[in-house]
Amino acid sequence: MAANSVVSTISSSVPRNSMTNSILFSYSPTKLTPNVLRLAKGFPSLSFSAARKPLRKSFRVNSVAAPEEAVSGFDEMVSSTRRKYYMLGGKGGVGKTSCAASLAVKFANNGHPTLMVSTDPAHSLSDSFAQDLTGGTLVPVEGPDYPLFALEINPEKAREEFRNATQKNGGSGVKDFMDGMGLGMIVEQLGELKLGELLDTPPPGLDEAIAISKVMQFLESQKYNMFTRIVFDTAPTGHTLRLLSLPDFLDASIGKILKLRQKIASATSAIKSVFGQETTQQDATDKLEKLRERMVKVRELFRDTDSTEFVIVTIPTVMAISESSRLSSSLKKENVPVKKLIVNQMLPPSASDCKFCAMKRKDQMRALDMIQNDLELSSLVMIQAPLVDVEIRGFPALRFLGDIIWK
Ligand SMILES: Nc1ncnc2c1ncn2[C@@H]1O[C@H](COP(=O)(O)OP(=O)(O)OP(=O)(O)O)[C@@H](O)[C@H]1O
Repeated sequence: MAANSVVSTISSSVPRNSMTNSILFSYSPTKLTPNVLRLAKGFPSLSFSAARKPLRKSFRVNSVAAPEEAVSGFDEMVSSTRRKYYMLGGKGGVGKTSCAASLAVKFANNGHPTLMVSTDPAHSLSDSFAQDLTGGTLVPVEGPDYPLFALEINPEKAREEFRNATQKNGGSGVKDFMDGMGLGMIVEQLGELKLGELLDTPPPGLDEAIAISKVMQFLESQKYNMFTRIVFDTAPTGHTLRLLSLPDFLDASIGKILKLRQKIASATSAIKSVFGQETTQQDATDKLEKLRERMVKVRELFRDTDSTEFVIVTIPTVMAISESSRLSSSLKKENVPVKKLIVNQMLPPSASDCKFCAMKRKDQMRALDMIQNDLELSSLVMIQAPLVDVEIRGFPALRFLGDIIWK
């Protein structure tokens, strides 16, 4: 079958699936050459069905999708069996959770045991999947073909846990201990024991930094080995940015504390052994050292092009696009790999626009122009996701959205 005949067949009228407002086109894979497939996949509004049946495959032509829709390269995203991390970020309320959850569902339906992580204090993951996913542990998500688990980390709780661990035996605990020994002066002189202070008045983003490091801690355990795709529904733009620069800062703080510990260790070892505190102090040092290592891993992970991709989600408004442009620029500065931009909530094509829709559409077209002319955003692969007329909630809705976005 020639490539253009596939396209013309797809273009001609075929049955419409009323549930999904999409057109299904079935074909026998044996008749399709790689060229035909490539051409068909590049065809506007055409997507490759998630169903991977051996003898029959189907194309889905989404009538709701915008005509200039770009291809997100899902085949590339799904192909490697190596573990990959996807982080979705953007301004509040643009649809990060929906897009992230739809990606996680799509991975799980395409053979990848997937973990969906949220460190967002608002925790919309449970709402998105219409399932209680709270509790800070792995919860299985019902629906997909392959395992999909969710993990909601409460950032404030994570900070409290860390605070308890460091304050009891380390952090300002060191100072208390040294004070108790009449050696507080040494600590004062060596100075810079800022962790307690840091945790009392945390700078914005610290909670997320600790929450992500907690996720890393989980990921180190054997129970998590099965996951080949990890999808993060990240915090809103400002927080994400701060979080990206924080590991350096925290690494430095913890590094200082560890150095300080080494310096005071010799001065206090005799006293410590008398009071039997040697082990406790060692435990605290180990904990701090582990946290520092994890922070370094988080920072490296965010910057590793081979394993990580940051996807920016936006909506077609001037404000959201301006913010996305700033986000893209700061991600680049941090060497965070970002290739794709999802423009969510595009009005679907319509033959009969009301005045309101016509105005809105004009605005959205202007916003798309703005992206095309933006130095930061124009180089990204743009994926237009339509505003759908149902709430994106629960597994079937997420699968539906995923099949539109991730092609
Ligand atoms: N393409 C879409 N079509 C229709 N509704 C959508 C679409 N994308 C998102 N929504 C809806 O918009 C609302 C906000 O979406 P979502 O929670 O995914 O955004 P968010 O960016 O994660 O928000 P927050 O920053 O508050 O966590 C939800 O009610 C969701 O169902």
